[in-house]
Amino acid sequence: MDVLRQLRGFYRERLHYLILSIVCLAAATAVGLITPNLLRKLIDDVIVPMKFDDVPLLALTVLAVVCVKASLQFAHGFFGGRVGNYLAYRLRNACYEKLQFLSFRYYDTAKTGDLMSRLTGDLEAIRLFIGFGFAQLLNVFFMVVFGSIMMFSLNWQLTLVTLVTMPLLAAVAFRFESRIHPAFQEMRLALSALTTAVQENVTGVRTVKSFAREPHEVEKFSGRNERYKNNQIFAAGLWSKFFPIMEFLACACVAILLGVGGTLVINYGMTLGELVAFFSLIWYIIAPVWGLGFHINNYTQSKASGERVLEVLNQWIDVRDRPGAVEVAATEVEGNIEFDHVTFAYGNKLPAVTDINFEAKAGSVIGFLGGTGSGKSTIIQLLMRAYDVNEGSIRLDGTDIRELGVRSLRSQIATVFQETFLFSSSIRNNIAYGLKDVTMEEVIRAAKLAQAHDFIMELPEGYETIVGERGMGLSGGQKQRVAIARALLKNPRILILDDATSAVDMETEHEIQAGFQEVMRGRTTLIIAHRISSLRHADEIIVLDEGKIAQRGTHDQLIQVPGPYQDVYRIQYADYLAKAAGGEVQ
Ligand SMILES: Nc1ncnc2c1ncn2[C@@H]1O[C@H](COP(=O)(O)OP(=O)(O)OP(=O)(O)O)[C@@H](O)[C@H]1O
Repeated sequence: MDVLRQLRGFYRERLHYLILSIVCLAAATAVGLITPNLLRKLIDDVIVPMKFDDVPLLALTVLAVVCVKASLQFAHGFFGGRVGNYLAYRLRNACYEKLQFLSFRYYDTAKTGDLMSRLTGDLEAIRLFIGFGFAQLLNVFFMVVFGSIMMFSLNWQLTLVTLVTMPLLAAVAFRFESRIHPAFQEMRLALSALTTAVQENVTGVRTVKSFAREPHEVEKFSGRNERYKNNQIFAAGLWSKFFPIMEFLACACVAILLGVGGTLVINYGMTLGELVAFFSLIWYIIAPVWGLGFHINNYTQSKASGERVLEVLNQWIDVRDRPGAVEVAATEVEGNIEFDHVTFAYGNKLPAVTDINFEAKAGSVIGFLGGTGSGKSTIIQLLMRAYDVNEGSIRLDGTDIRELGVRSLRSQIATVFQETFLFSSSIRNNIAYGLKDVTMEEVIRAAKLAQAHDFIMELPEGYETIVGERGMGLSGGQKQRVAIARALLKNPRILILDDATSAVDMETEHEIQAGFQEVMRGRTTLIIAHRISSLRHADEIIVLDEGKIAQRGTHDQLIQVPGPYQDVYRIQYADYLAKAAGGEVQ
């Protein structure tokens, strides 16, 4: 019930609908009890004494009862649907909003397929339970209580004899539920694994095809599919045993009723009408007890679904604004960055960066060079507060970035990543992503600086061409140029280029950099690159090795001293150096 209590906040405004839905269902159940009484009346007061004049009145009463019951059931469905959908709507929005604010740490381990199934399947289970299942579960209670009271009032001895198999029915229903519930949980996990396989396969289709791994992928999917199928078969087996057992016990109950009740009628212990009313009432009790397993199972399933959804909603956001966080405006930021003895480790792993010290003065360019996994991207992530440092501090214009509002800090920074993500929208919207009131002239200017304008104009619909998932594909270099245009349009105080020009050829890189020179004047730029040509003009180049600063200095200083920078330089400029040695280069 704790889950339901936590979910209550999401439907509190529509609580009256939930109450109305329950009241209407309970009223429909109560009204339904009139029918067995009318049957009794028909037999005892009309048919047996042969007073057929009362038939039209009785028939009209039955019609009225049926109409009232149907109206109440309609109202139950109407109000239940309202509250269920309202809750699902609010939960969906809340989950999506939460996903926007969850920290990078969460996404490091999150699985897309699993998140999708929480936002779809689990939410649907909650919607159905709050909208209908909850009222139905309460209704089981109402039916059993109302029906028993009615039966006791007719003949308490017969009631006790007839209901003797009821505890057995309830026990079977509970036992069934205790076995089907884990099966359902397992089924949900299996379905989640299945969705993840499909999602990963579609996203990584290029990798799969380039490695000719289609048979392996088919086999992997088939394994998960089999797990899901086996779960379904197991659950179906349980269901197939459940129904005959329940039917047998219910029929035993009816047989006892007919045997004992029939004897009582013969011996004038009760009237025929009472026996018929009893017969109709017994189903009034058997049906809900029969469905008890289903309703409880529905409850436990939606409880499990509720837990999974709440797990997302209650997820701790480790990078968040501190109380009194300072909101910085772009006009106030100069762009002085200081890393002061910064050490950081991902989770329990060894530190990714250790004791990093550097200062990037406003408007300067700092380059980072280092082998794979040497910690270059981690430094950038820390500056963006994707994670908070473990030791030391990072300052922007003298203020520790943990004292700044996360959004206002990030809005001062534009990053061009190694891998570019384009939304399924027009090129124009992709360049202007996250910015309001941007004119077409500004978009074109940014695209021109990023050397993207020409290829965009060659596309079928120019800037209005749809790219991304449902649009046309762009080459890696073209995507990167769109991303660079996006960053330039943002006009940030701090620009980060995380291997941003790795996918373009040397010539385009040169052209893009020429564009950068102009736009980045007066802004602090951090460049991560594997090519020396990308960062040779930096004011300071920091060479990283296994998360530590191995060398630092300007290009001219670093090529003079033996060390990793000189090694990389020699490899990348081998032709140039050979020509220089041969006297071809002046
Ligand atoms: N999200 C993460 N979770 C756990 N460990 C990570 C994560 N990101 C990076 N690491 C680890 O941190 C270390 C530094 O990685 P980082 O990405 O900063 O290197 P890099 O120098 O940018 O490498 P590359 O040039 O290949 O991009 C590596 O050992 C890497 O495995």
